[in-house]
Amino acid sequence: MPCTFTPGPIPGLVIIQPRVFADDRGWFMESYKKSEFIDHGISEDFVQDNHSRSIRGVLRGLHFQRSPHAQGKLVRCLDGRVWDVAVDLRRGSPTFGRYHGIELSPENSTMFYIPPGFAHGFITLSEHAEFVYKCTEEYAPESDGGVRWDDPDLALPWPLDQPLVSPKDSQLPFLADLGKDFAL
Ligand SMILES: Cc1cn([C@H]2C[C@H](O)[C@@H](COP(=O)(O)OP(=O)(O)O[C@H]3O[C@@H](C)C(=O)[C@@H](O)[C@H]3O)O2)c(=O)[nH]c1=O
Repeated sequence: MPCTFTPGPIPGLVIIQPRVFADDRGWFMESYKKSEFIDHGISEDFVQDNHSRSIRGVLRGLHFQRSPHAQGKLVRCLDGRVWDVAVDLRRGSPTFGRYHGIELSPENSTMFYIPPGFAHGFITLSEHAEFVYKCTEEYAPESDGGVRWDDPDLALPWPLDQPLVSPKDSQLPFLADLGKDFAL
């Protein structure tokens, strides 16, 4: 079985450890195999692949798309190191507002599956980071949304101070501004 699938501490999150076959040439791994993911409860179709490069200190997030374009994401870091975080914003979830953070790098080969209904972000810990992810829905700017990275209610333990945040992300609302009935 090439990959190990470990449920995260919040239901729906999955930490995936591919089996890496190293030899004199380098290494090989399966980064996505549909049948195996389905066997482990990840049955959505992935319809878009994204790739970004960031410099040290760049923080992207916290982002989500609203229904009917809510995205599940299968994320990994191809170069450098990031701290990646998913925040549960699912309606009715007993773990609403809770987060799980994880370091991703080519050294640990770890992949992280984040289902629809979570906000997602990451910060670059190394000089550069190349970040790739598969999404279960296409980009739909009209459904784009997010929450401020430094939301006091979420109190995320970002591992770097004074991150570089885009103008768009620094104007995202706090969770409390979205109203008490807000959920994805
Ligand atoms: C996400 C996205 C952006 N774009 C465009 C819009 C904009 O002009 C430019 C940069 O977009 P952003 O600043 O939103 O890129 P970025 O901050 O990297 O956005 C990403 O952040 C991480 C944390 C996620 O979880 C992703 O789902 C996505 O929201 O790229 C697309 O054309 N397609 C896409 O799928």
